[in-house]
Amino acid sequence: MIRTLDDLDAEGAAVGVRVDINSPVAPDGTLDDDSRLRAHVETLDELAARGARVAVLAHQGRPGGDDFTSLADHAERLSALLDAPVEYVDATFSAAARERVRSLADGSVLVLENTRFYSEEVMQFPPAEAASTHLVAGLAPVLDAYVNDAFAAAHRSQPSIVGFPEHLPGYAGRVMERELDALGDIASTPTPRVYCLGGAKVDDSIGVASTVLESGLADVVLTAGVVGNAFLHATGVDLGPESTRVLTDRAGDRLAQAEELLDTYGDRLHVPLDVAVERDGERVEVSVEDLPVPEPAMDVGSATVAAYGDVLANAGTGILNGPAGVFEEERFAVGTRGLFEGATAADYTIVGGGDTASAIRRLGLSGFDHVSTGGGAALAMLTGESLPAVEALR
Ligand SMILES: Nc1ncnc2c1ncn2[C@@H]1O[C@H](COP(=O)(O)OP(=O)(O)OP(=O)(O)O)[C@@H](O)[C@H]1O
Ligand SMILES: O=C(O)[C@H](O)COP(=O)(O)O
Repeated sequence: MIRTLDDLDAEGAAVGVRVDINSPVAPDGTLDDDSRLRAHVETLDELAARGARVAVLAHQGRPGGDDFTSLADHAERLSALLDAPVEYVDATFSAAARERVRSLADGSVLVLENTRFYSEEVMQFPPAEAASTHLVAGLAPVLDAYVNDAFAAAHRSQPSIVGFPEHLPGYAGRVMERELDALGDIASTPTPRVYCLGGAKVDDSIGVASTVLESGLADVVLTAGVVGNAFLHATGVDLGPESTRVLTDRAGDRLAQAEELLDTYGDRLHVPLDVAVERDGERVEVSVEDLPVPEPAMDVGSATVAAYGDVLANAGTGILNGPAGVFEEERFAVGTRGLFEGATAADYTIVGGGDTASAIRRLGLSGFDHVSTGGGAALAMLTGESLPAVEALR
């Protein structure tokens, strides 16, 4: 049984709220998309309106990445989105941060600094150990309650996700509650169930394909994006040097597993029929028989969209994660648009992923039964795994 905001006595309470506002960042360091911030408005405004003193905990990017930035811009955006007053402090659990939490007025919100600026937060721990990390042990004494609304990070057993409920009463926020309701019982959704795995996290997606094919949760797996290129490569097709470099980098040591999956489940595991490349500034579609080409494959082509569309139109449930191409460039958004529009023909459609959500917004796509804020977390649930964040709240 998980407690929700309905069970929380918010008036005057200092509430640590873990959100997932990890977002695409523009080259100048500002936020490129605020979909994930919008998703948490309901929880944060509700708590503030009920008189809580809200301390927001969140991460952005991973150490070493271009998107590993401060949360100053996130706080500014939140200030525009929320009814409640929003402050920001460039500290997470130091004396300065604790003092700001203590002096927060009822009904106001304080955004603490990127949790991943602290090394323990990029490690994973069992809850009891997470509870004694510097971040959690430092901050917990100034909090009365902990709310986890960070569904998109719920598959990480990191201190700010699993440590606080060891010290404080823990509650699910509104995003977490909705996601668990929508994704909690995948095995009872209508069949045939078709998973379409795109995007760039090839190693994760090979693992997902393996689990859902083996367990029978998936009747069919369609592959697109870099994931599709990797499976195409695993069938023995040479895509050319640029695509091969990208897919090999992204697959880690899992390419051999992709080959095994094709051997075992070939008829249920579909690879692209064509790809799109940039040639003389134009989108050019190349069918698989005409590969290799020197240019990188940036999208799936229209034959793939049509073939996958037929499969999705006959699906009971369509589950889509990750864009089919580099949707950030209009000419390579064609596959993502076609595939996601086609998926709405399934009886029930679930889409998930950080970049997927921004693709949906940017391309103005709609008609899905559930748009999950989570990528890896949604996939973990959709493969029947339990989530550390949820176990910690239990
Ligand atoms: N063929 C391709 N070549 C290079 N990049 C691609 C290709 N297809 C998709 N991408 C990139 O993949 C990225 C998104 O992949 P990703 O796996 O992160 O999806 P996601 O929806 O964010 O899922 P998650 O939330 O799990 O991260 C986009 O930035 C897109 O440009
Ligand atoms: O974007 C995501 O999937 C979540 O914010 C988790 O981020 P991570 O994959 O860097 O842990």
